[in-house]
Amino acid sequence: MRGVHSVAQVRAAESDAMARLPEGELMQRAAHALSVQCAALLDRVYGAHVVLLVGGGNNGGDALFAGARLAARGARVDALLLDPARAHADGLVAFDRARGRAHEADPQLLAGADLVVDGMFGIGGRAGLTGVSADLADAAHDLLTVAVDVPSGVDADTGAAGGKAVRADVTVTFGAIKSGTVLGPGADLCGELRLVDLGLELPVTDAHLLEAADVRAVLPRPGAADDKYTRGVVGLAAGSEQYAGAGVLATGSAVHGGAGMVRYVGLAPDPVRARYPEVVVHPDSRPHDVRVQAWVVGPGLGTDGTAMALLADVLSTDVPVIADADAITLIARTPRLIRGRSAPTVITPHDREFERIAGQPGPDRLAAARRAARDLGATVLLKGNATVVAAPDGTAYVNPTGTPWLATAGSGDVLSGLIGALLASGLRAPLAAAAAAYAHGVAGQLAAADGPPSAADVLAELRGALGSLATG
Ligand SMILES: NC(=O)C1=CN([C@@H]2O[C@H](COP(=O)(O)OP(=O)(O)OC[C@H]3O[C@@H](n4cnc5c(N)ncnc54)[C@H](O)[C@@H]3O)[C@@H](O)[C@H]2O)[C@@H](O)CC1
Ligand SMILES: Nc1ncnc2c1ncn2[C@@H]1O[C@H](COP(=O)(O)OP(=O)(O)O)[C@@H](O)[C@H]1O
Ligand SMILES: [K+]
Repeated sequence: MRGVHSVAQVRAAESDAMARLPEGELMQRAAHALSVQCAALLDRVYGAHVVLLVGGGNNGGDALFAGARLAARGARVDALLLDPARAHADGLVAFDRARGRAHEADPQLLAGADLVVDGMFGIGGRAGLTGVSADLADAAHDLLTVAVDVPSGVDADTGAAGGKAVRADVTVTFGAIKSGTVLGPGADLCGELRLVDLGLELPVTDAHLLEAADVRAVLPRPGAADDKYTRGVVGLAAGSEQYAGAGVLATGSAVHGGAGMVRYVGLAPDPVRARYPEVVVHPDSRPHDVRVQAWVVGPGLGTDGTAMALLADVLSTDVPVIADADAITLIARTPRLIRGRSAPTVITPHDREFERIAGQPGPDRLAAARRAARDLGATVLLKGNATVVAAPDGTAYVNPTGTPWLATAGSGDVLSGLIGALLASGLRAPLAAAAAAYAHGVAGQLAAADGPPSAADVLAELRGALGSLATG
């Protein structure tokens, strides 16, 4: 897991470090690392044409010092100054000395650049670019672009990008992973994120970016002494006559997700039985009377009285529950159903479901998920590009895997079934949700490699994804 930090935490760590180090040392470390990364991206530094986009803050200072280093190695370096009067004074002197050429910002000067270095705005940046900074971002769009610390136009805390922002191929980020580089649109706009160690002393953080090794460490693996019950039994209260497919997909995902046994009490038993003969179907039982280690409730359940009765029954048990889709709509009407539970509850809303249960998520998705988790006393998995998982105690995970191709009907049902399987194996709820999001994202990527995937295609790749994650 990699720690993710807020801008306030990074600024505090930077000012501590500046108090310890000679003046300008941090910026020199940043600029050195930046120039090394830029050089590695160029076939040859000597003779390459590099264009710096330089803002009036320290981000522009980093770009100027790095540009000076590249110019000293024989690159032709032009700096386009957004606000010449405010450009970093020492940086400009170093750049001049190295025979870099400074200009007023003009998008035409980007033509033919081998590399663009975006030093317009860093952690002091606001979401969205306008005027000449937006024109420069447009002109850089098809050119190889390295963002300094954070792509300009991205809010370094939330990843929000407003209207226009720089789209980087590589982002060289300093000292810590800022939350805005892994969340929301920021996660995409960064391209490949490369973290440079500046020697900052960062506080312990409760926000984490998941890595494959974290998932490998928690995926259940049966031992010699296990049987189907000790591995964990999942119960499914999903699917209805009208939405039978959701029940089938969620059940299939629980089957392939590593549960020892799957029991089904939903309203579409026949298609489930036909598709998954290994599932034990209990057509006339109340969930309360069926022994499982975790419940999946909601996909395709409907929102009528029968669905509500099933949901209430599931939530009255003392085992972990993952509630999705129609269950979220029903819980939004009666939140006390989950607030008082003794066992963990996970909810997995997309934005519209989140709005029903906790109001609009807004641009700060990490804060929104944490707020809802604390308020509901449940683990909240807020879906989207860079899914966020927040626990009631504030611990949060950001998932880096996945593809926009996962935005297809039924793919959420596959996620719910997998969370259920991991909960039944005994994983703590926030980790079960986060590990499932990671594996689901990998399955989505594998499925999308063969062409536009359906949810059934994602499900078909789940075993492969779990297998490759387990073996590393
Ligand atoms: N503090 C430190 O010790 C270090 C800082 N470093 C660099 O310094 C950067 C932060 O520098 P600053 O605090 O000077 O902030 P920035 O360089 O991010 O610039 C902020 C300025 O730009 C303006 N601005 C921000 N977003 C805008 C937008 N979208 N449209 C128009 N104007 C906008 C703001 O009003 C503010 O005046 C870091 O990201 C990093 O690149 C590095 O040199 C490492 C050391
Ligand atoms: N733009 C996107 N980029 C990446 N993943 C996305 C995007 N939009 C949605 N997803 C993912 O696709 C899945 C869709 O789930 P959901 O909306 O519940 O679908 P359904 O209800 O049809 O099953 C979630 O895992 C979500 O994180
Ligand atoms: K930048």
